[in-house]
Amino acid sequence: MSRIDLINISKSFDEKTILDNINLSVCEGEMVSLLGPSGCGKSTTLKIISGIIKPEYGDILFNDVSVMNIPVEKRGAIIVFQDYLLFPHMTVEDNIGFGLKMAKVKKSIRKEKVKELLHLVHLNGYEKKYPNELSGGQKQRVAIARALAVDPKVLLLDEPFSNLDIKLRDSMREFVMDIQKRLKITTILVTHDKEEALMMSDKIAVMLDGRIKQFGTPYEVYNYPVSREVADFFGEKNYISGDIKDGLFVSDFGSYELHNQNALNMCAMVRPEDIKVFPREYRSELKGIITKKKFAGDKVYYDILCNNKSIKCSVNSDIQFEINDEVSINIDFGKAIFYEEVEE
Ligand SMILES: Nc1ncnc2c1ncn2[C@@H]1O[C@H](COP(=O)(O)OP(=O)(O)OP(=O)(O)O)[C@@H](O)[C@H]1O
Repeated sequence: MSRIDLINISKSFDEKTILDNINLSVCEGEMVSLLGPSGCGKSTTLKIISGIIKPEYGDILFNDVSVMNIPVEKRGAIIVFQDYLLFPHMTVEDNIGFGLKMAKVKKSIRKEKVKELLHLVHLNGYEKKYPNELSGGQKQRVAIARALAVDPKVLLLDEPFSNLDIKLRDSMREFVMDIQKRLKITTILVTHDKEEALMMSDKIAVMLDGRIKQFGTPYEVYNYPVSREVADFFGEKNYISGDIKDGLFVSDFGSYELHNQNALNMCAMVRPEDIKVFPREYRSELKGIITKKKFAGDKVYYDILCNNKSIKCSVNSDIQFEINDEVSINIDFGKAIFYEEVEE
C-alpha cells in the first residue's frame, strides 16, 4: 500500500490544457474521491497515476519515490474501468488469475490466490462461468478481484458504479467500502456523483476545469465550500447580498452578527434546508409568495418570491403550502457561509 503524491501535474491534449497544476496527497490506506463534472479531467488524472498517460509537467510519488519512469505494468496502480473490460473468452477464475499468470506465478499458488479472492468478492462457485453469464454486479466483483490479485499499491476506480441500477449500486458501494477498509488499500475513486463521494470517501478532491478547487473531508467540502463554484457544485443554494455595518451583516432578508470582516459587502450562501417556511400569520417580518412547488415524498421544494428575489427552500412535507400562498420565512444565517464576492 502506498502514499501517493501528485506534484504540479499538468497535461494538455491538442494544445488544450486538461490538467492545470494538480497537487494531491493521498495517505496510505485512504479512500479519496476525485469529484467533478464530466470533462473536468478526472479520468485523465487516474490514467496519469497508473502510467497509461504521461503528464507534460510534474511528478508522481509513491511512498516518496518518483514513479514517473516506471512503466504501467510495473507501477502497481491498477485501474478498474467503468465497463470492467473482462476478457470475454476467459472464465471467472482465468480472468481473476490473469495478472498472476502474466507475472509467471506458479499454478498452485495462483489457484490458491484466486480461491481466496473468489471468497472475498462472494463469488464462490462461479469460477467456471464466463463474463456473459454474470450480472453487472458480479462482473464488477470479478473486475475488482482481478485488480486485487496482483496486490496493487493503489486501486484506481473509474466511475465503477455508473453502469449499475440504483439498488445494486448501493450494495456495490458498501461492498467496495468494506473491502477497501478491510484490506486498507490506498484507493482513488473517480465519480461525478456527489452523494457517492460524500458517502464513500475519507477525503474529496473537488475538480473543476482541470484544477482541484478544494480538498478536504466530506464534511468540510459540503459544509465549508471554499468558493461559490464549489458550493454550487454541491446543489441548490441561495446567495443573499448584504453590507457589513458595525460587526453586523445587514441584508433585505435579515441581519447577523459577523465580526472581524474587512469587506464592506458580503454574500451569504444559505442552503434551501436552512430556510424555514411558516403560515403567513407567523411572527416574521419576511413574507413571500410561493411560485413553485415540487413534492418529493418526505420533502417539499418551494421557490418563494420574497423582496423581489426567488428564494429556494426545502422543508419537511408535514405542512404543505400551495402555489400563490403567502407565507412567512425565516432564514438561519447561523448556518450560512459568507463570501466576499457579490455577484448576481
Ligand atoms: N486521449 C485524449 N485525446 C484528446 N483529448 C482527450 C483525451 N483524453 C481525454 N481528452 C479530453 O480531456 C478532457 C478531460 O477528459 P477526462 O476523461 O479526463 O474527463 P472526466 O472528468 O473523467 O470526464 P467524464 O466524467 O466524462 O469521464 C475532455 O475534454 C476529453 O475530451
